[in-house]
Amino acid sequence: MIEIKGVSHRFGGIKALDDVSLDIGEGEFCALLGPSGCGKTTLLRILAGFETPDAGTVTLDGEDLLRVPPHRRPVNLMFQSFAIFPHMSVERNVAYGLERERLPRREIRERVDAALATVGLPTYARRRPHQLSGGQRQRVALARAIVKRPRLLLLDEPLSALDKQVRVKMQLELKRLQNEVGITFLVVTHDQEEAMSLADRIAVMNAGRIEQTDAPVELYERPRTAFVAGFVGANNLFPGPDGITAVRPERIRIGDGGGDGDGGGEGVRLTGTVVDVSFHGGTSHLAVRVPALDRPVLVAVQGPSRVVSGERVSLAWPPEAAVRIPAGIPVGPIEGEEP
Ligand SMILES: Nc1ncnc2c1ncn2[C@@H]1O[C@H](COP(=O)(O)OP(=O)(O)OP(=O)(O)O)[C@@H](O)[C@H]1O
Repeated sequence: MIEIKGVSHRFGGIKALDDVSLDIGEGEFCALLGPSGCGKTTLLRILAGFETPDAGTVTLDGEDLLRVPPHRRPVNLMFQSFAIFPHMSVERNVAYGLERERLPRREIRERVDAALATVGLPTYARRRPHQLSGGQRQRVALARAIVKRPRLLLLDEPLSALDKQVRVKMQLELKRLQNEVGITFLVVTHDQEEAMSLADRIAVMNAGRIEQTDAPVELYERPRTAFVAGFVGANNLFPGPDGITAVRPERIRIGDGGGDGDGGGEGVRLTGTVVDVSFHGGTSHLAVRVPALDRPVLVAVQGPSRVVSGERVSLAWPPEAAVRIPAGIPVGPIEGEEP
């Protein structure tokens, strides 16, 4: 449906987007995932028409979208700080865009009612925004976005203002809502868990470029660059002469320091000392210092850890747990690491 091809954009000396290409299918839930400043918002603003790229094309069903003025595009952008008018009731907030289009009163009424029902706020029509919780205000903003029936809905960090519990609940709702209304969604987030739980497909951005576009499981299991391997979920990255080997913390078996953590078979075996243990409810994370390596190996185990800091342990993983990332792919700094 939407085809973005070779889009580049500069702000003075900053290359905000560098040769970005992405196809989004009808009805798809797509996410742009990347660290702060990687160009996600700039790409959304280009799709919405608030910015014109220096190079590249964007088509909607084969037609040049860049020539269509913003207000004529079947595209709606919901901002990071979702602006709902504090002095208007919920229903007036939702009706606002339709009133500006001068639609018949009755149609407006029906569409507003339907939108409020879709977001689960049918009985809140008369309330003012200050009488709503953060999650409810978020739903009003969503109702306002879907009531105009865009083909493409762009959501910029839609859940970032909500606390964690509400956010997880709204993630489920957002998914259900997208299914129900059948609108194509493109959501921007810097939160990899959020992207994985929401999207059918994720485009991982780094320094103005898309490094990989894939389904969440593919990205997790087969990252193609070191950046993706480090950004999408925790990962151990072991540099080697012809590339990097990535091993997920949950694929590493831990045994006592007597060697043989995994009982025979092929694969890698190391011994080291536990330097940190943290409990996260369902899993525990361990950092194990291994003499030959310059940083601790991260290991995730189910439930509380049986080993404690200071213990010597053996680590092992089977060959299939190691994902090879070839050298030669330019990578940006990995989050949490000195560039
Ligand atoms: N209007 C502007 N003028 C100058 N530089 C800009 C402008 N807008 C964005 N930039 C720069 O372009 C780069 C990309 O910005 P963008 O807002 O697209 O990133 P982002 O990935 O959305 O970041 P965040 O997650 O922090 O919102 C950044 O380096 C930013 O400082």
